[in-house]
Amino acid sequence: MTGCEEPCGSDDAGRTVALVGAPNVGKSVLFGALAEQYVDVSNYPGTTVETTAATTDSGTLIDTPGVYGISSFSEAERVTRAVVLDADAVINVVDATRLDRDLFVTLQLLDMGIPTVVALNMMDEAAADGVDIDVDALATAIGAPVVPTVAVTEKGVDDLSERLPDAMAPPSTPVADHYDALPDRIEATRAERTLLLEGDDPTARRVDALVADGGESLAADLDRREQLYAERRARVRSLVDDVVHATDAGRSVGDRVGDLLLRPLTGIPIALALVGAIFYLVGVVVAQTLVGYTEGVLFGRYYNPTVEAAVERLLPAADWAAPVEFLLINDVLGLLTIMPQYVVGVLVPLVAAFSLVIGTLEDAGVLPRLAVVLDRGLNRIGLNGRAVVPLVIGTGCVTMAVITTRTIESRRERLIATALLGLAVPCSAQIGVIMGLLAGLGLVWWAGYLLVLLVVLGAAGAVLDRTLPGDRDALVEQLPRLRVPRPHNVARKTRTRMAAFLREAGPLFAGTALAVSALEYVGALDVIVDALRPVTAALGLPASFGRVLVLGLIRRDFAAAGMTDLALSASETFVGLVVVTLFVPCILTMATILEERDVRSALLMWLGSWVVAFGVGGGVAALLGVVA
Ligand SMILES: Nc1nc2c(ncn2[C@@H]2O[C@H](COP(=O)(O)OP(=O)(O)OP(=O)(O)O)[C@@H](O)[C@H]2O)c(=O)[nH]1
Ligand SMILES: [Mg+2]
Repeated sequence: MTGCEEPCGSDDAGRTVALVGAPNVGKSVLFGALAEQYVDVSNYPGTTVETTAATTDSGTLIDTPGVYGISSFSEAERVTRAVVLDADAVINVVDATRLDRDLFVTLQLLDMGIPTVVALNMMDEAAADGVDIDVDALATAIGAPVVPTVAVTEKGVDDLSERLPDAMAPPSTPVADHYDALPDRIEATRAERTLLLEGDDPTARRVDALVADGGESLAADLDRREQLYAERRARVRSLVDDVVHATDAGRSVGDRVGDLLLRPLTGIPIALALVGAIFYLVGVVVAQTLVGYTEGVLFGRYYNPTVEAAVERLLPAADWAAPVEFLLINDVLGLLTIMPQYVVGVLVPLVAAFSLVIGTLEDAGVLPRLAVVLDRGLNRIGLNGRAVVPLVIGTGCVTMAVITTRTIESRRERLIATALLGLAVPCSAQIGVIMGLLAGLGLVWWAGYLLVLLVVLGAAGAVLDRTLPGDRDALVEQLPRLRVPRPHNVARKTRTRMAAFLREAGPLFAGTALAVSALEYVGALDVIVDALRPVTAALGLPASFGRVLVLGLIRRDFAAAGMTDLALSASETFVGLVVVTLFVPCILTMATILEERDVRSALLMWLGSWVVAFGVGGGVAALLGVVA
């Protein structure tokens, strides 16, 4: 017998199968292996926040955000819950080294009667930990197939596809004892009954709507939820006792290194050393040597003069030709000259280099640990452990990171994380250019730059923490374990990010180039730059910095790239970079904030960043003696 309405596996084609499980257990790697389609994989919880679907030989396969239970507390959970309720079957991915945590979802799925196959993943790490799992006993005990896998080496993946048609749930589970507590007249599936008992709001509302002709609401009974969860946790404990046998309790090298990173005394020096190494690699090697070559030689000496000569020769001597020529090859932001020079000559090498570095750290699981150490050392800034991940992702792309705040349960912390991202977290493209500019000045300036950002982050976080109503959540960290980065994944990640960067920044920059050139042609840019003169003067910067600010309205990395052309002193460069970093979020980030939060918060964040950018910039300028 199975839990399916019709015999399972009779009609394989057209089935929808969802990969479901806790965060960071390997769902996305399995998705890649089963569907031969790459989705982002990182060694920290919360990488996947939206579903990805792929068509396979046996139907549709869906990758979902990681969850610790099928419920509706956070946005990620709501997304996964909806997919589970619609799926014909589920591949429940569990971390073999964390069965005590992960089998909760397994039992919940089976209680709901969802046809399930369990992928017992990370078997390599379980073996390394000296953990021995009786797979057959586990399958018998839960009443569903269990397939051991190592997703990263694709071990067991074929078995998993083969067992998929056998997905099943036992016809009845202990939760059925509680069904009596529900009113008789409701029309609900076994899955919905289970969720109703657990006080799931959306399910209650759907069923309430069906029985709108009076009667009691089915709204959450919190005591019963607690009782059901406790019973399920007890079942998990006894399962683990029965099927898991530890043969050797030694701690792995990864765990020991991980502990070093978490202790302030060792973690902070390691963090500083890492930041220095990254600075050297990206700022000195790539920004000076490589970009010096691409920008200075390739574009400056060969490409630009050739294109300028060609455009001048090809355009006829007609009236309309002058403005066209100006748009194409002017020195401010010519569409065919300075624009590609910034994007290809400056941004691409830097974004690629920094993506490689960040990708490697992501794959290793280093970043969340560093963030936690910093977070502790720097007073808490009103955020819990989960909010650290979006901030870390922000150093890749702030827009992506705003979407990732969906994994945070509390609205208050989502708001704080979004505000901090918009305010003071520079993205990879920007950090690349900034490191390039600062490398010319020396490591001390780089350290100073990071210090300013950390102070602003800390202060802004503290202010938001005080002013926003509500309590701070406890610092709950689900730290990933340290792993040796996989070059293959890092390369794929970097390639995907570069493609996304070019897709997004290319057209946006082309549009900006046209608009700015047109403004310059009619003399309007000078008017704007003039209007900004009091501001630039207050910062002790030349009026031409006004142009950088105009670019910054579109994207902060454009502004940073625009600074490479200004002849500024060391302190002026520093002030300029601080302003550019704290200035308004990129327009795509703004669009995302509007979509994810609300108009009021978005507007406040946008205006607030003007205030903070010029306030902090002015303060730094005064400290450095830039302003007379
Ligand atoms: N050693 C080992 N590592 C694995 C295995 N499967 C996945 N990983 C690693 O585990 C990490 C998480 O993998 P993902 O596929 O991103 O995990 P996920 O379940 O999609 O995570 P979220 O999207 O955050 O819910 C990555 O660093 C993978 O390389 C495995 O079987 N063995
Ligand atoms: Mg994932």
